[in-house]
Amino acid sequence: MYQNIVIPAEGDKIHVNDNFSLNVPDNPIIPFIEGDGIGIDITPVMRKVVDSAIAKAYGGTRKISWMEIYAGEKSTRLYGEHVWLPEETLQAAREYVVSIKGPLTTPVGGGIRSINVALRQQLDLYICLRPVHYFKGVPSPVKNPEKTEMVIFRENSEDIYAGIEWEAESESAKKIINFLIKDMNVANIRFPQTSGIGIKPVSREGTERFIRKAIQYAIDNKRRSVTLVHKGNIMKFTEGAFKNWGYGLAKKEFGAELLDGGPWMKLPADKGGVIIKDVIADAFLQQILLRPEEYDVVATLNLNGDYISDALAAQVGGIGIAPGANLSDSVAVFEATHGTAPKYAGKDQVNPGSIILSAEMMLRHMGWTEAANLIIKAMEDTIQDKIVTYDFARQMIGTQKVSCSAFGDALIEHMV
Ligand SMILES: NC(=O)C1=CN([C@@H]2O[C@H](COP(=O)(O)OP(=O)(O)OC[C@H]3O[C@@H](n4cnc5c(N)ncnc54)[C@H](OP(=O)(O)O)[C@@H]3O)[C@@H](O)[C@H]2O)C=CC1
Ligand SMILES: O=C(O)CCC(=O)C(=O)O
Ligand SMILES: [Mg+2]
Repeated sequence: MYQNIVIPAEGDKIHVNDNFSLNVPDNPIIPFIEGDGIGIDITPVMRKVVDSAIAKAYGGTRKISWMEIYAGEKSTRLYGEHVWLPEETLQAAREYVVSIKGPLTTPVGGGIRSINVALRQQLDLYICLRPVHYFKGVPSPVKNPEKTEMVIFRENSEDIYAGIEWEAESESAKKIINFLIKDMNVANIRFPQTSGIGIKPVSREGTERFIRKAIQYAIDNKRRSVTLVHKGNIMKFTEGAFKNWGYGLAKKEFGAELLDGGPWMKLPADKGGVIIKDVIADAFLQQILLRPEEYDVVATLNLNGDYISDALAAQVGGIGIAPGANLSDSVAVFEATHGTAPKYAGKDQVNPGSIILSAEMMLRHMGWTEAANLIIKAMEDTIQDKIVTYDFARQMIGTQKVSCSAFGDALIEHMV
């Protein structure tokens, strides 16, 4: 029994089989978190579009029973002012296996830590999968946006996101700094009296389980390459180790061999001959602008992945149209790349494209491919008809600028 979550009268749970495949009933219960800020605008539009696509694709034989679960500001109103991520929300996301969420606010500096990050860590959703695809007609700051066709694998459970940090001049920071100087012979903390300290854990286990999924994805989806993006020249035992463990795993588990003497590698022909390569993060950020066609699947650490997600989203039209999924071996929580965009909250103005495309990924994950295809086709056709929200309209000529909800309605009208 839940305290505030109301289980729909109709519908069944999705089940995970022993081999981690899903058993999806025709009427699954899907939990959703509305989200803070523009969550109130985009989440209802997403549900309406998804319901229409399913009705259209399956003529009433399949349907989602939506079940609201709570996190962020809405949760504090229901469960108490300090309850940002109730235990029953985590329990429902685990039990019902597949869910979707709107964005959640994280204050900068003090205050609560990120609810988004907490959700990923508590459910061990160690993969953040963010496809970057160009829809024809979308305004872009680059000359050939169609050349940017990548899938970002962002490690979601480690790195500086572990939240192990101490405020400058606190007793804890002093203790750590003393330990580093006295016991670890650290001599190069430039201003020890006033330094805050953060710790960046990156493990072999965490890296290997993550890179294994990225390589398998490349094989299954017939992709050309997996690029390990890191800053290993500076952070040798975290980001450098990530690269080394990645190459090591490609060799050990996938039979990769050195290409032209290395360090790049190639998988055997029966594994698609996928190239495994690496690039230092700063060089990567300039090369994605200059030669994006050289990159395909990109596997990187948590913080790099955060920056890269927004940068690549901008190249294909911005974070109004950037979807994503957080995945463990069994549980999946889908969510947009963008945040709560508070200045637009409740104005029915923003682009619901990111969360709708996240739902499209969710439908594909459930095996409801026909409904997912309808959403993609509707997105392509609506944008080509120049029916767009403000973010695209301000960069295009001759558009019909529509509201968030009207864009959703236009998608539904384009589902043919
Ligand atoms: N997964 C999550 O839940 C995430 C949560 N956050 C949180 O969100 C809050 C706000 O973060 P902030 O840094 O402002 O980043 P946001 O992504 O919320 O917004 C930044 C800008 O991106 C544009 N944008 C965002 N969403 C859309 C959309 N759907 N359609 C069109 N344009 C959009 C807007 O640009 P313009 O002003 O040019 O119109 C907006 O001002 C913070 O608390 C942050 O921690 C941030 C990222 C992810
Ligand atoms: O949790 C947050 O506030 C930010 C998360 C974020 O930027 C992301 O997931 O890309
Ligand atoms: Mg981000």
